[in-house]
Amino acid sequence: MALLSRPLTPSHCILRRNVHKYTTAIHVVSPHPHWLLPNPPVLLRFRRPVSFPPHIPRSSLTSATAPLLQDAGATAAVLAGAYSLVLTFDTLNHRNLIHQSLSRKLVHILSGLLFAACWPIFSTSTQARYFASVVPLVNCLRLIVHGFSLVTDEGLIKSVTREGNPQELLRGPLYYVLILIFCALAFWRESPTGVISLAMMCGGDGVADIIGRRFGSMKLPYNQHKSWAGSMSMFICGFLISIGMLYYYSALGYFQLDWTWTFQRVALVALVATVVESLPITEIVDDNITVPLVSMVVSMLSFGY
Ligand SMILES: C/C(=C\COP(=O)(O)O)CCC[C@H](C)CCC[C@H](C)CCCC(C)C
Ligand SMILES: Nc1ccn([C@@H]2O[C@H](COP(=O)(O)OP(=O)(O)O)[C@@H](O)[C@H]2O)c(=O)n1
Repeated sequence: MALLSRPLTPSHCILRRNVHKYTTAIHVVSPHPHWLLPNPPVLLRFRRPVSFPPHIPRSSLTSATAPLLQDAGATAAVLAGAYSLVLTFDTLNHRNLIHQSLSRKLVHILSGLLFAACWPIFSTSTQARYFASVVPLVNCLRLIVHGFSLVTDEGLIKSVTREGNPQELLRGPLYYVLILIFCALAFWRESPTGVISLAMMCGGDGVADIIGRRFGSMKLPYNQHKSWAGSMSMFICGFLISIGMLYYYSALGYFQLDWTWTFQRVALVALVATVVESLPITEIVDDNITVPLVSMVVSMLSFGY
Protein backbone atom coordinates (compact mmCIF):
# COMPACT_ATOMS: atom_id res chain seq x y z
CA MET A 1 0.00 0.00 0.00
CA ALA A 2 1.48 3.42 -0.91
CA LEU A 3 2.47 5.69 2.00
CA LEU A 4 0.03 8.45 1.18
CA SER A 5 -0.13 10.86 4.06
CA ARG A 6 -2.06 13.52 2.15
CA PRO A 7 -4.56 13.59 -0.73
CA LEU A 8 -2.55 13.99 -3.90
CA THR A 9 -2.95 17.20 -5.83
CA PRO A 10 -3.30 17.09 -9.64
CA SER A 11 0.23 18.44 -10.00
CA HIS A 12 1.60 15.29 -8.49
CA CYS A 13 2.07 12.38 -10.79
CA ILE A 14 2.80 9.50 -8.50
CA LEU A 15 4.02 6.15 -9.67
CA ARG A 16 2.38 3.42 -7.70
CA ARG A 17 4.16 0.23 -6.92
CA ASN A 18 4.25 -2.35 -4.18
CA VAL A 19 5.99 -1.14 -1.07
CA HIS A 20 8.68 -3.03 0.81
CA LYS A 21 9.98 -2.06 4.25
CA TYR A 22 13.62 -1.66 3.10
CA THR A 23 13.44 0.26 -0.10
CA THR A 24 14.84 3.29 -1.75
CA ALA A 25 12.78 6.40 -2.18
CA ILE A 26 11.71 7.21 -5.70
CA HIS A 27 11.06 10.65 -7.17
CA VAL A 28 7.68 12.22 -7.32
CA VAL A 29 7.01 13.65 -10.77
CA SER A 30 5.66 17.18 -10.32
CA PRO A 31 5.99 20.49 -12.23
CA HIS A 32 7.17 22.15 -9.01
CA PRO A 33 10.55 21.30 -7.44
CA HIS A 34 9.64 19.06 -4.52
CA TRP A 35 11.45 21.27 -1.99
CA LEU A 36 9.00 24.10 -2.85
CA LEU A 37 5.84 22.05 -2.27
CA PRO A 38 3.89 22.58 0.99
CA ASN A 39 4.16 18.97 2.07
CA PRO A 40 6.95 16.61 1.22
CA PRO A 41 5.64 14.86 -1.89
CA VAL A 42 4.79 11.37 -0.91
CA LEU A 43 7.99 9.49 -1.50
CA LEU A 44 6.93 6.04 -2.48
CA ARG A 45 9.24 3.22 -1.72
CA PHE A 46 9.95 0.54 -4.22
CA ARG A 47 11.06 -3.01 -3.90
CA ARG A 48 14.82 -2.99 -4.29
CA PRO A 49 17.58 -4.68 -2.30
CA VAL A 50 19.41 -2.10 -0.17
CA SER A 51 22.65 -2.48 1.75
CA PHE A 52 22.22 -0.24 4.85
CA PRO A 53 22.28 -2.03 8.25
CA PRO A 54 18.85 -3.22 9.42
CA HIS A 55 19.31 -1.72 12.92
CA ILE A 56 19.50 1.88 11.55
CA PRO A 57 17.30 2.18 8.49
CA ARG A 58 19.00 4.76 6.26
CA SER A 59 15.67 6.39 5.45
CA SER A 60 15.12 7.30 9.11
CA LEU A 61 18.52 9.07 9.29
CA THR A 62 17.85 10.85 6.00
CA SER A 63 14.39 11.91 7.05
CA ALA A 64 15.81 13.35 10.29
CA THR A 65 18.73 15.32 8.87
CA ALA A 66 17.43 16.38 5.47
CA PRO A 67 15.08 19.10 6.78
CA LEU A 68 17.79 20.48 9.07
CA LEU A 69 20.26 20.69 6.19
CA GLN A 70 17.61 22.27 3.97
CA ASP A 71 16.69 24.88 6.58
CA ALA A 72 20.30 25.69 7.38
CA GLY A 73 21.06 26.14 3.70
CA ALA A 74 17.97 28.27 3.14
CA THR A 75 18.86 30.46 6.12
CA ALA A 76 22.38 31.01 4.81
CA ALA A 77 21.07 31.83 1.34
CA VAL A 78 18.48 34.34 2.57
CA LEU A 79 21.02 35.96 4.90
CA ALA A 80 23.34 36.37 1.94
CA GLY A 81 20.46 37.81 -0.05
CA ALA A 82 19.69 40.34 2.67
CA TYR A 83 23.31 41.49 2.86
CA SER A 84 23.55 41.65 -0.95
CA LEU A 85 20.37 43.71 -1.22
CA VAL A 86 21.64 46.42 1.13
CA LEU A 87 25.10 46.30 -0.50
CA THR A 88 23.55 46.70 -3.95
CA PHE A 89 21.61 49.81 -3.03
CA ASP A 90 24.60 51.20 -1.14
CA THR A 91 26.67 50.82 -4.31
CA LEU A 92 23.96 52.48 -6.44
CA ASN A 93 23.76 55.26 -3.84
CA HIS A 94 27.54 55.63 -3.68
CA ARG A 95 27.76 56.01 -7.46
CA ASN A 96 24.92 58.56 -7.39
CA LEU A 97 22.85 56.28 -9.60
CA ILE A 98 19.96 56.47 -7.15
CA HIS A 99 18.83 59.05 -4.57
CA GLN A 100 19.17 58.06 -0.92
CA SER A 101 15.43 58.45 -0.19
CA LEU A 102 14.53 56.24 -3.16
CA SER A 103 17.24 53.75 -2.16
CA ARG A 104 15.81 53.46 1.34
CA LYS A 105 12.29 52.99 0.06
CA LEU A 106 13.30 50.31 -2.43
CA VAL A 107 15.10 48.47 0.38
CA HIS A 108 11.91 48.94 2.43
CA ILE A 109 9.75 47.49 -0.38
CA LEU A 110 12.00 44.64 -1.47
CA SER A 111 13.38 43.32 1.83
CA GLY A 112 10.15 42.12 3.38
CA LEU A 113 8.54 40.96 0.15
CA LEU A 114 11.59 38.95 -0.91
CA PHE A 115 11.87 37.55 2.61
CA ALA A 116 8.26 36.31 2.48
CA ALA A 117 8.80 35.01 -1.05
CA CYS A 118 11.69 32.90 0.27
CA TRP A 119 9.64 31.10 2.90
CA PRO A 120 8.75 28.18 0.56
CA ILE A 121 12.43 27.23 0.19
CA PHE A 122 12.51 26.21 3.84
CA SER A 123 11.53 22.68 4.80
CA THR A 124 8.10 21.51 5.89
CA SER A 125 9.37 20.72 9.39
CA THR A 126 8.15 22.53 12.50
CA GLN A 127 11.53 24.19 13.01
CA ALA A 128 11.52 25.81 9.55
CA ARG A 129 9.91 29.08 10.67
CA TYR A 130 12.50 29.45 13.44
CA PHE A 131 15.30 29.06 10.95
CA ALA A 132 13.65 31.64 8.68
CA SER A 133 13.23 34.12 11.55
CA VAL A 134 16.99 33.97 12.14
CA VAL A 135 17.40 36.22 9.07
CA PRO A 136 15.44 39.23 10.39
CA LEU A 137 16.85 38.50 13.86
CA VAL A 138 20.43 38.83 12.61
CA ASN A 139 19.45 42.05 10.83
CA CYS A 140 17.75 43.24 14.02
CA LEU A 141 20.99 42.78 15.92
CA ARG A 142 22.85 44.45 13.06
CA LEU A 143 20.57 47.49 13.27
CA ILE A 144 20.96 47.69 17.05
CA VAL A 145 24.74 47.41 16.93
CA HIS A 146 24.98 50.08 14.23
CA GLY A 147 22.19 52.20 15.72
CA PHE A 148 24.19 52.56 18.94
CA SER A 149 27.33 53.17 16.83
CA LEU A 150 29.09 50.20 18.42
CA VAL A 151 30.14 49.41 14.85
CA THR A 152 29.98 51.71 11.81
CA ASP A 153 28.76 50.61 8.40
CA GLU A 154 28.31 53.68 6.22
CA GLY A 155 26.68 51.58 3.51
CA LEU A 156 23.95 50.32 5.80
CA ILE A 157 23.34 53.80 7.24
CA LYS A 158 23.11 55.43 3.80
CA SER A 159 20.83 52.72 2.39
CA VAL A 160 18.46 52.58 5.31
CA THR A 161 18.27 56.01 6.97
CA ARG A 162 16.74 59.34 5.89
CA GLU A 163 19.41 61.76 7.10
CA GLY A 164 22.35 59.43 7.70
CA ASN A 165 21.92 59.44 11.48
CA PRO A 166 22.76 55.95 12.84
CA GLN A 167 20.12 56.34 15.57
CA GLU A 168 17.45 56.30 12.86
CA LEU A 169 18.21 52.58 12.54
CA LEU A 170 16.61 52.09 15.97
CA ARG A 171 13.20 53.31 14.80
CA GLY A 172 11.55 52.51 11.43
CA PRO A 173 14.05 49.87 10.29
CA LEU A 174 14.11 48.13 13.69
CA TYR A 175 10.32 48.02 13.92
CA TYR A 176 10.30 46.70 10.35
CA VAL A 177 12.51 43.70 11.06
CA LEU A 178 10.67 42.98 14.33
CA ILE A 179 7.46 42.73 12.31
CA LEU A 180 9.20 40.35 9.90
CA ILE A 181 10.18 38.14 12.83
CA PHE A 182 6.65 38.21 14.22
CA CYS A 183 5.02 37.37 10.88
CA ALA A 184 7.41 34.49 10.26
CA LEU A 185 6.80 32.99 13.70
CA ALA A 186 3.10 33.76 14.17
CA PHE A 187 1.72 33.19 10.67
CA TRP A 188 4.43 31.56 8.50
CA ARG A 189 3.10 29.77 5.41
CA GLU A 190 -0.03 28.64 7.20
CA SER A 191 -2.04 31.86 7.23
CA PRO A 192 -2.63 34.54 4.59
CA THR A 193 -2.43 37.12 7.40
CA GLY A 194 1.36 37.12 7.46
CA VAL A 195 1.94 37.69 3.75
CA ILE A 196 -0.88 40.24 3.51
CA SER A 197 0.51 42.24 6.47
CA LEU A 198 4.00 42.25 4.93
CA ALA A 199 2.59 43.23 1.54
CA MET A 200 0.86 46.22 3.12
CA MET A 201 3.86 47.29 5.23
CA CYS A 202 6.49 46.75 2.54
CA GLY A 203 4.63 47.19 -0.74
CA GLY A 204 1.79 49.52 0.20
CA ASP A 205 3.57 51.85 2.63
CA GLY A 206 6.74 51.85 0.55
CA VAL A 207 4.99 52.87 -2.67
CA ALA A 208 2.93 55.51 -0.81
CA ASP A 209 6.17 57.26 0.10
CA ILE A 210 7.60 57.14 -3.42
CA ILE A 211 4.39 58.27 -5.16
CA GLY A 212 3.39 60.69 -2.42
CA ARG A 213 6.73 62.52 -2.41
CA ARG A 214 6.65 62.88 -6.20
CA PHE A 215 2.99 63.47 -7.01
CA GLY A 216 1.49 64.33 -3.63
CA SER A 217 0.53 67.98 -4.21
CA MET A 218 -3.08 67.46 -3.10
CA LYS A 219 -2.77 66.91 0.65
CA LEU A 220 -5.28 65.10 2.81
CA PRO A 221 -7.67 67.44 4.65
CA TYR A 222 -6.81 65.91 8.03
CA ASN A 223 -3.09 65.43 7.47
CA GLN A 224 -0.99 67.98 5.59
CA HIS A 225 1.97 65.58 5.56
CA LYS A 226 0.13 62.94 3.56
CA SER A 227 -1.51 63.17 0.13
CA TRP A 228 -4.30 61.63 -1.91
CA ALA A 229 -1.77 60.34 -4.42
CA GLY A 230 0.25 58.64 -1.70
CA SER A 231 -2.75 57.07 -0.04
CA MET A 232 -4.38 55.93 -3.25
CA SER A 233 -1.12 54.37 -4.40
CA MET A 234 -0.80 52.61 -1.05
CA PHE A 235 -4.30 51.14 -1.40
CA ILE A 236 -3.85 50.03 -5.02
CA CYS A 237 -0.30 48.65 -4.69
CA GLY A 238 -0.95 47.15 -1.27
CA PHE A 239 -3.99 45.34 -2.67
CA LEU A 240 -2.22 44.14 -5.83
CA ILE A 241 0.93 43.01 -4.02
CA SER A 242 -1.17 41.18 -1.41
CA ILE A 243 -3.10 39.37 -4.14
CA GLY A 244 0.16 38.61 -5.91
CA MET A 245 1.66 37.08 -2.79
CA LEU A 246 -1.52 35.06 -2.12
CA TYR A 247 -1.51 33.80 -5.72
CA TYR A 248 2.17 32.82 -5.38
CA TYR A 249 1.44 30.83 -2.23
CA SER A 250 -1.74 29.26 -3.60
CA ALA A 251 0.09 28.26 -6.80
CA LEU A 252 2.56 26.38 -4.58
CA GLY A 253 -0.33 24.69 -2.82
CA TYR A 254 -0.22 26.47 0.55
CA PHE A 255 -3.62 28.15 0.29
CA GLN A 256 -6.88 27.09 -1.38
CA LEU A 257 -8.70 30.42 -1.86
CA ASP A 258 -12.08 31.48 -3.25
CA TRP A 259 -10.70 34.41 -5.22
CA THR A 260 -13.90 36.48 -5.41
CA TRP A 261 -14.22 36.26 -1.63
CA THR A 262 -10.48 36.84 -1.20
CA PHE A 263 -10.44 39.97 -3.38
CA GLN A 264 -13.13 41.50 -1.19
CA ARG A 265 -11.29 40.73 2.07
CA VAL A 266 -7.92 41.92 0.81
CA ALA A 267 -9.52 45.14 -0.43
CA LEU A 268 -10.93 45.69 3.06
CA VAL A 269 -7.51 45.08 4.65
CA ALA A 270 -5.87 47.48 2.18
CA LEU A 271 -8.51 50.16 2.79
CA VAL A 272 -8.23 50.03 6.57
CA ALA A 273 -4.41 49.95 6.45
CA THR A 274 -4.38 52.93 4.07
CA VAL A 275 -6.67 54.98 6.29
CA VAL A 276 -4.57 54.19 9.38
CA GLU A 277 -1.35 55.06 7.53
CA SER A 278 -2.82 58.41 6.48
CA LEU A 279 -3.63 59.46 10.06
CA PRO A 280 -1.39 62.11 11.67
CA ILE A 281 -0.08 59.64 14.26
CA THR A 282 3.33 58.84 12.71
CA GLU A 283 4.97 61.09 15.34
CA ILE A 284 3.40 58.93 18.06
CA VAL A 285 3.57 55.43 16.54
CA ASP A 286 5.69 54.51 13.52
CA ASP A 287 3.68 53.27 10.55
CA ASN A 288 5.97 50.23 10.40
CA ILE A 289 4.01 49.21 13.49
CA THR A 290 0.50 50.57 12.81
CA VAL A 291 0.20 49.40 9.19
CA PRO A 292 1.15 45.73 9.73
CA LEU A 293 -0.67 45.44 13.04
CA VAL A 294 -3.95 46.81 11.68
CA SER A 295 -3.51 44.60 8.60
CA MET A 296 -3.07 41.57 10.85
CA VAL A 297 -6.20 42.34 12.86
CA VAL A 298 -8.44 42.96 9.84
CA SER A 299 -6.99 40.01 7.95
CA MET A 300 -7.45 37.60 10.87
CA LEU A 301 -11.03 38.81 11.33
CA SER A 302 -11.67 38.46 7.58
CA PHE A 303 -9.93 35.15 6.93
CA GLY A 304 -10.47 33.64 10.34
CA TYR A 305 -6.79 32.68 10.79
C1 LIG B 1 14.68 50.64 5.08
C2 LIG B 1 13.87 49.74 5.90
C3 LIG B 1 12.98 50.22 6.79
C4 LIG B 1 12.76 51.67 6.97
O1 LIG B 1 11.38 51.90 7.03
P1 LIG B 1 10.86 53.43 6.92
O2 LIG B 1 11.52 54.17 8.03
O3 LIG B 1 11.28 53.89 5.58
O4 LIG B 1 9.39 53.33 7.07
C5 LIG B 1 14.06 48.27 5.75
C6 LIG B 1 15.29 47.78 6.53
C7 LIG B 1 15.70 46.42 5.98
C8 LIG B 1 16.81 45.73 6.79
C9 LIG B 1 18.02 46.59 6.93
C10 LIG B 1 17.21 44.43 6.08
C11 LIG B 1 16.09 43.37 6.26
C12 LIG B 1 16.44 42.12 5.47
C13 LIG B 1 15.36 41.05 5.60
C14 LIG B 1 15.19 40.62 7.02
C15 LIG B 1 15.69 39.83 4.76
C16 LIG B 1 15.65 40.12 3.27
C17 LIG B 1 16.01 38.87 2.50
C18 LIG B 1 15.79 38.98 1.00
C19 LIG B 1 16.19 37.71 0.30
C20 LIG B 1 16.49 40.18 0.41
N1 LIG C 1 -0.12 58.46 2.29
C1 LIG C 1 1.06 59.08 2.06
C2 LIG C 1 2.27 58.55 2.58
C3 LIG C 1 3.46 59.23 2.31
N2 LIG C 1 3.45 60.37 1.55
C4 LIG C 1 4.70 61.09 1.25
O1 LIG C 1 5.83 60.33 1.63
C5 LIG C 1 6.57 61.01 2.67
C6 LIG C 1 7.07 60.00 3.68
O2 LIG C 1 5.94 59.35 4.22
P1 LIG C 1 6.09 58.66 5.67
O3 LIG C 1 6.35 59.73 6.67
O4 LIG C 1 4.91 57.78 5.88
O5 LIG C 1 7.42 57.85 5.44
P2 LIG C 1 7.77 56.51 6.19
O6 LIG C 1 7.43 56.69 7.64
O7 LIG C 1 6.89 55.45 5.52
O8 LIG C 1 9.22 56.32 5.91
C7 LIG C 1 5.57 61.98 3.27
O9 LIG C 1 6.23 63.07 3.88
C8 LIG C 1 4.78 62.39 2.04
O10 LIG C 1 5.51 63.35 1.30
C9 LIG C 1 2.25 60.87 1.04
O11 LIG C 1 2.26 61.89 0.37
N3 LIG C 1 1.08 60.21 1.30
